[in-house]
Amino acid sequence: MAYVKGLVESKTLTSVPSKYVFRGIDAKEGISLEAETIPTIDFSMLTSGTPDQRSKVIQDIGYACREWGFFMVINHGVPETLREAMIRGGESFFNLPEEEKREYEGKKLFDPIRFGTSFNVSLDKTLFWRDYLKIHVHPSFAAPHKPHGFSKSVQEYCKRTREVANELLKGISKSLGLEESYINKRMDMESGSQLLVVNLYPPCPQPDVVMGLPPHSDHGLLTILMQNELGGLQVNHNGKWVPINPLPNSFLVNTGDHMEILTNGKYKSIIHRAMVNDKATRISIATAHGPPLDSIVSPAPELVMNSENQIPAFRGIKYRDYMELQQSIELNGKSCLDHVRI
Ligand SMILES: O=C(O)CCC(=O)C(=O)O
Ligand SMILES: [Fe+2]
Repeated sequence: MAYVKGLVESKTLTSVPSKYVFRGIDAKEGISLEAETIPTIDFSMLTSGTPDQRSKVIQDIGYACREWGFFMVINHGVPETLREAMIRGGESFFNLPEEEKREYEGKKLFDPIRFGTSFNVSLDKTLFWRDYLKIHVHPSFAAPHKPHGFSKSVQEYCKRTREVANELLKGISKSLGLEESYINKRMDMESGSQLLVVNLYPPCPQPDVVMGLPPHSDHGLLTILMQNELGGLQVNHNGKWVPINPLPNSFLVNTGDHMEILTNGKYKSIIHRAMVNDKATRISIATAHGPPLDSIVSPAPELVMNSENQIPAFRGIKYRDYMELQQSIELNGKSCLDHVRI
């Protein structure tokens, strides 16, 4: 398997190999020209605000989930040093000799640690300009033993982001008119699955003809994302691509397909894509938070009851099977979710 990083470093590339070229897509088309900004959520108001501040931020979360499915979280309490250690550690992992990384060249979706490129090389018609490291970090923890110290950072980072996700899920439950612990209990988040994804997007000589990641939605309930100093993420909002420029030290959070299933479509997953640049390597780190892999998720009865026609919009599906389904079809918008739509 050829990796993008190896390709970029093997010779002076002036153009992109044809298998990476997205035909018929103009990366500059459909970009929002309005100065739109995603909502910002002050996390500290959720955990230590006055009752008034807390109800205000719960309203903000409701608005962000309803209108965007994507928001920026500030004052989350995860130390900047830990975030930097993750970016540095991720970068050092990709800088390991090829044969050391190939130890993790995974074949199967649920291998604890998987190093790869594109999304599903055997299926992707056009390859994506990204290499990845994916690690299942919860409920069982795994991490590569190299680079030195990375495993410790991964463990701490994943614990902290899990705490942030669980607090946000409390706020989301409240914003839906449910009891604060509703989603955490129903989804058994204490044993929930957490997947860490480190994305590496090397510089590209023709950034406008490739995709780092094509338009897609994430499979879990929530994804928490951070990046190095380079932008590239775009969110589809009302049919336009909105480029995202996060504040320093903030997290980006988006609702995934399982949030859409659970809330019976009240909060929808959001389509986003990652673009690349010709200057430097972009790194992003995502943690996907979902229920235990063997739990079957279907729309919450309370939310079906208060929906317009009181009919479940999705059939129940095991989270594990959903992830397998996403891996077995082309990564393309919300096509996976369409398979479970009633
Ligand atoms: O690199 C990014 O900003 C987006 C990554 C992403 O969408 C993903 O890992 O699912
Ligand atoms: Fe994503």
